[in-house]
Amino acid sequence: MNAPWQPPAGELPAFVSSQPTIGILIDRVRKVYPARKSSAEVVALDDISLTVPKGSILGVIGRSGAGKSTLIRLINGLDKPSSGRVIVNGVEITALSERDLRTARRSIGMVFQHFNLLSSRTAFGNVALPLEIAGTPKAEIEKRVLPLLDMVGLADKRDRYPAELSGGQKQRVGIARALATEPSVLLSDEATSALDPETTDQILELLKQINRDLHLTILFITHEMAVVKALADRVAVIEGGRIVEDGATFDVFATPRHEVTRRFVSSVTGSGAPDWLLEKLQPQQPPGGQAVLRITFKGSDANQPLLSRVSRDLGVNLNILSGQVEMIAGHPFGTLIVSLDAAPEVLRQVIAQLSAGNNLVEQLGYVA
Ligand SMILES: Nc1ncnc2c1ncn2[C@@H]1O[C@H](COP(=O)(O)OP(=O)(O)OP(=O)(O)O)[C@@H](O)[C@H]1O
Repeated sequence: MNAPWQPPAGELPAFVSSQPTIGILIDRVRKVYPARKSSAEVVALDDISLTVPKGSILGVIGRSGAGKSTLIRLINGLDKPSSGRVIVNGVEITALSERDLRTARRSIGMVFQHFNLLSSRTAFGNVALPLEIAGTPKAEIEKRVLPLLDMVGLADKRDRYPAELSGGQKQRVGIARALATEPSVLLSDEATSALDPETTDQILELLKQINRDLHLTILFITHEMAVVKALADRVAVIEGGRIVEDGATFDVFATPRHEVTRRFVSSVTGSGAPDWLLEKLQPQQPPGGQAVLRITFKGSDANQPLLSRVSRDLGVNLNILSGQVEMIAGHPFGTLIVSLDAAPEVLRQVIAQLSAGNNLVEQLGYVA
């Protein structure tokens, strides 16, 4: 996959504002919260640059306090950066007056973790609210809201109040409301964090369908790599207010470079060694000990019978200790941890053969 277009270093040229292929451009954004009496200043975002191509889905993942919510608030104009610019579909959000911001926000839909529905309004009333605020005529509101409720699978719940809906149904109302003003960009703030795993999958599927059908640009923030895996075309990892790694989702999963990314990735791919193995691992070979290797298969190689070939060619027994194969961004991705008893020279040959193609082989240590 090609790298997304990046603005050249230095001053942002005027043509950027009219780049037709960019949904969201975050250009060297910094956000500093000033010191208070009892607390020092906080650099919440430190020189962040990101590009989200139109119609694509970017996942921003980070631990608590990394700066995710701050980033979302700067994109929808609820807060201003200390420096840098945010451009959404050619409009420089960071340069707008309050009045113009209110209009610009209609092109930016927001989905929240806790749904933020009005309890006194029905599903219909909640979805209609942004249109009422925008002054849309009543007949037009009805014409827009009903297809949206239909799209999110809630046509039969139009007269239900939030208290009568499940968490997943409330989030569906939240998504329909976010789409009411026909935005070109959707921002999602931990949209599935309050939902159970099955409902999470359904909501992620709905967001994917909306992205496909409406060609909507989506930027979501999360602290869960499973959500990134299911939804994102590209991922940016944020830590301490900085983007420490970004790239196509498969590439970041297959070759995580930063320690924080590795931890996120191993939480969902099983590429981390199981606890029982970590407890037994030793850096030096004990008498009669076996070497432990982790093999990461990427792309089509994940399906090849590589282990039996190596075992046959080099006359070694490979014991599988843990592993799994799954699909990430449409590509097979597998991790296997094996142990083997082999002389150093044979071990070198095993590693060389297993590393053929696009595989990554790491020696984790030894077990007795
Ligand atoms: N209004 C504020 N005033 C001062 N500091 C703030 C303010 N809002 C956020 N911060 C600080 O900025 C940093 C980033 O916070 P932010 O809420 O963006 O993180 P986050 O990644 O969204 O975390 P979480 O996942 O816990 O919501 C934190 O150190 C936080 O304490």
